[in-house]
Amino acid sequence: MDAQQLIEQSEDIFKVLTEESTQGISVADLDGNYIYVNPAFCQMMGYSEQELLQLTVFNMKAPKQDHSSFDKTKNSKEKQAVQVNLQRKDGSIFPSEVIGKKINYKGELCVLGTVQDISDRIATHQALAESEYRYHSAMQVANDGIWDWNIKTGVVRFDERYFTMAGYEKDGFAYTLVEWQKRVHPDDLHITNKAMQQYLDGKANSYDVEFRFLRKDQSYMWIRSRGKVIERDEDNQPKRFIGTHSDISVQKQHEEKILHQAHFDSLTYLPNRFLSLDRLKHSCQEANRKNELVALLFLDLDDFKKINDTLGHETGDLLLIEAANRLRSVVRSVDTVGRLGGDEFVIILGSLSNVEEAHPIIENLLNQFREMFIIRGRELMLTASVGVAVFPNDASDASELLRNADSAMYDAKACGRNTFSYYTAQMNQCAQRRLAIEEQIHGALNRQEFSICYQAKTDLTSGEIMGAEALLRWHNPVLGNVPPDEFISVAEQTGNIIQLGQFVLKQALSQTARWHKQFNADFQIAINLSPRQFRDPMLVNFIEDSLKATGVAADKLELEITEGVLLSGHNYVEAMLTNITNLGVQLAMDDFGTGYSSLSYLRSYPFDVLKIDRSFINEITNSDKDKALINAVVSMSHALNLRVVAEGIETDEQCNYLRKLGCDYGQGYLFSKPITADAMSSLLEQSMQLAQPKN
Ligand SMILES: Nc1nc2c(ncn2[C@@H]2O[C@@H]3COP(=O)(O)O[C@H]4[C@@H](O)[C@H](n5cnc6c(=O)[nH]c(N)nc65)O[C@@H]4COP(=O)(O)O[C@H]3[C@H]2O)c(=O)[nH]1
Repeated sequence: MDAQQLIEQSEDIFKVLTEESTQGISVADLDGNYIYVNPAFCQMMGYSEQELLQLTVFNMKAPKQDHSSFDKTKNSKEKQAVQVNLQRKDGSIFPSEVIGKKINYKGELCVLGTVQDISDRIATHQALAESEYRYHSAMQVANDGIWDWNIKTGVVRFDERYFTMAGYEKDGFAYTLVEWQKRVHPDDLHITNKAMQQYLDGKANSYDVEFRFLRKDQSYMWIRSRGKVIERDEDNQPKRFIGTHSDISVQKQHEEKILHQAHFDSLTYLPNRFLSLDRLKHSCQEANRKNELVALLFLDLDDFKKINDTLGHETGDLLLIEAANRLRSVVRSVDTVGRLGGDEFVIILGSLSNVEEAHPIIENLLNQFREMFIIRGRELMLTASVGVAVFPNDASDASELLRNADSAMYDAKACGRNTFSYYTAQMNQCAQRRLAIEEQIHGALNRQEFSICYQAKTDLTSGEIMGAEALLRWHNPVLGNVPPDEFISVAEQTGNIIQLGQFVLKQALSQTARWHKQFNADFQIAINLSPRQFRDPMLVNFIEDSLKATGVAADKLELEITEGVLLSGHNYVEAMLTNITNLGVQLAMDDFGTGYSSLSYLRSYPFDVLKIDRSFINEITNSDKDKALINAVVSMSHALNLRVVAEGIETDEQCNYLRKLGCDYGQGYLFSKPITADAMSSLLEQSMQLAQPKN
């Protein structure tokens, strides 16, 4: 093959290769005039081959582009690569990478150019740069610090943010894992290391852990650390581990606050019912394991409700806070004092080897309540009743233990308050009976299980029956005869007392109307009113309507109330008492001597009668103290224009003493027990016959 043939052949090869190439290829003479362009270049620039062959490489460049590269290429043996913006025929501009090389083309020195549209590459770079920028901005805004740990070298790099968030300066900060670990709170280090190891070992899908981290000022901040292995070695072992530290202290504070609110009482800061019972459960489980005992003390403040009602809720709250502080001060550090709600507290004494160990703590506890409470400069006496039940002796689990300690507390209250009672199985029976009463009282009135008894009231001077007290009786097929001392408090609690009270009033007034016609028009009927009935806005209307319906004169009705009604201090009580007396109905203060026995009540409210409680009458002939007291009460009552009734007279001796003292009326087994209406009718008949002059 001669030289010409060789040239032609190489031209053919060049043409075939360039025609098929997807890259733009051109050949220009040393002045820049195109002498060859391939189809890809034509397409790239938007010109036809003929058009391009009329143009120069300089015509392809976008305005303001550097033209020196062409000269550099033609003067150099090396290929030259430049990035330059080219302009298509339609005026649009695109970035390109042009590689120029001086070549021999068809016997002449020319410049071969390969052109590549790099719009996509540039766009990708830009997107990457933008995303990095966004990432860094986000990190800064998010307050996150970045760490980058080379597991192989052990070096950890931290970004600027990492230092500032914990108050450190970059200098003097050791860039190792060990140094980082020194700053993790000792209590959190184990879980942090474990989370990291599990992730690196492939046992966990992600590394995400929260821990406390030491700030430069020695306080701890809460950190959430998340990370990802981004590089592995040939053995697929983690090589580079990067992640972020986020400051979650504020979030943690909120979480802790919410958690605290869910577990602690907001007034006294003691564990609430939920947490107390949870701790009790754990104490019982531990006692089971260790063969130990747990004593549960159920404490209820005596008469707290009265104090709350009389002195206001704010004083009540301060009193509860002070009571809680006193309770805290007597227990051991391992014990729990919790508030179940209202004025009920529990004290969990765990790890006891015998019951006696609880005794000094209980004594101490009650002693705390023997000292006056000083609230807003006012001295208040507050006592407590404590029920004690022991696990596992008295109960097989925490909830039974709580129930039994509660029953024991009721017993302590019944024993005169300010004392404690250990749980006995019998108490459980009492609690069960109370439950049964609650169950049975529902609907009992409709089932006609209630009736009324009457106990005569005698004029101590004339010996005549001047009236009677109506006393409610309940016979239930399941429970038998239930005494009022048992069911009245339940009826008060359940609200049944409203209907029961109306029943007594109606029945007793109808019966009185009959006795008025039959025997004595002056006969007076006394009826008990419970505190709860005063909350019934219809009470006064009901009394008025019942008097009208039966025709009984208002002054023949006497309503007996206890101090409990007055202690609440509510305005509506005073208004109601005034309305009742405005009807002409008589008011009696019942059970005088058992509660506060406040004389001021007798002056402030429109009472007509005072009833001395039978507990004083019992001892009247033996105790000089009781004698002196009754003496004073009778004189004082007369001075206040009140008539006096002595309750529970059982002996002639008591009766004679009271008569001599000038006590007006008497009531008690000596004269008559509470009896049915029919029996009362017979008694009245007898009494009338006795009073009639014998012929
Ligand atoms: N040991 C002894 N006891 C005597 C003697 N004389 C009377 N009693 C008892 O003393 C209680 C007097 O009634 P209370 O102080 O009003 O005390 C009453 C009253 O507070 C309440 N109660 C009874 N009936 C009603 C009622 O209809 N409504 C309301 N709200 N309470 C009632 O239940 C309490 C107890 O009533 P009862 O069991 O009927 O008990 C009665 C009566 O049976 C005596 O000489 N010796």
